[in-house]
Amino acid sequence: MVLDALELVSATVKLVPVRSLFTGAGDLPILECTTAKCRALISLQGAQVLSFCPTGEDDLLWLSPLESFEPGKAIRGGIPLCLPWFGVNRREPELPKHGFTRNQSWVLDNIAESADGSLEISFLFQPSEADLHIFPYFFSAQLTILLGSELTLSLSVRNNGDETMPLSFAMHSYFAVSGLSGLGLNGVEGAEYLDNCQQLERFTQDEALYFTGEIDRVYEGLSGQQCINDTQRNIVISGRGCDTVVVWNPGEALAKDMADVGPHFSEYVCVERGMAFADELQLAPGQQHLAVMTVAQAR
Ligand SMILES: O=P(O)(O)OC[C@H]1O[C@H](O)[C@H](O)[C@@H](O)[C@@H]1O
Repeated sequence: MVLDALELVSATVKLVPVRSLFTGAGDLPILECTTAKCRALISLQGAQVLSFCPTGEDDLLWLSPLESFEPGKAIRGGIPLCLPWFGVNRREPELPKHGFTRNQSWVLDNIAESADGSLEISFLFQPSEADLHIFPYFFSAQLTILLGSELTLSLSVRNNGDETMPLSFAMHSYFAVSGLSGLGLNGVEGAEYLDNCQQLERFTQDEALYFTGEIDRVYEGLSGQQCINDTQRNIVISGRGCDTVVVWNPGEALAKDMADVGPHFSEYVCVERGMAFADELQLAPGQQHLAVMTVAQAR
């Protein structure tokens, strides 16, 4: 689909250079979507939602104010997709962290408006020759982004090859918060987790999670619903086909060494949904996996 600007019944979608939105930014193309229900920004690189504001509300997502938006570099914030593996590749640790689709352009496939004024935008990705060189599996991915008063991401991945394909992934959401002090995450109580700050040692989460320093925890097979309890609002994350929950904030000390985070570490928490570690999938030839995640504001 080739697009500069699209006027729908009650929505407008424009393709704009990112530098027209953020000063000092590079040259990536961004979709600016305005509907009666929300305003959203989506980068074609990575099919990455960068911003989602339900009408009259603050952004649910955090985007680094230090982000440079250079083509080929992962964008810090919004909802990057980690695909076709999450984190360090467990078979070949020297491969790029979080796979290779977040740094590449996806194809804008379709834009449609529903009768209720929601906007549905879909993107496609297929690996290049260079991608197949490091991950020799013919697959295709489709991401459909539903912009209503809530935000829903539907990610489907299909194995088009004739060999079983290992697949892990995450929808790596950065949620905007008013601060970390007293901020709680519910929906993880009683679950076991792998602590990525302690060589993936296994512990049990006795109560709600609080952000008292560096946090990097993997909850396998959890699914359900998580809720970030901020002072003025709650953010609710739910999904299906994305049973692994990863919770991450680098904390002050680690953030100092991250050029695109630095002093801004306390403005966000990542609550990611995907299938990773024990939830990693083995897609048979012709098999497809669908993951759906919804994020919504509640008071
Ligand atoms: O810096 P990135 O490659 O985007 O990764 C950012 C973070 O992603 C996930 O949350 C991992 O669990 C963390 O260990 C990692 O630091």
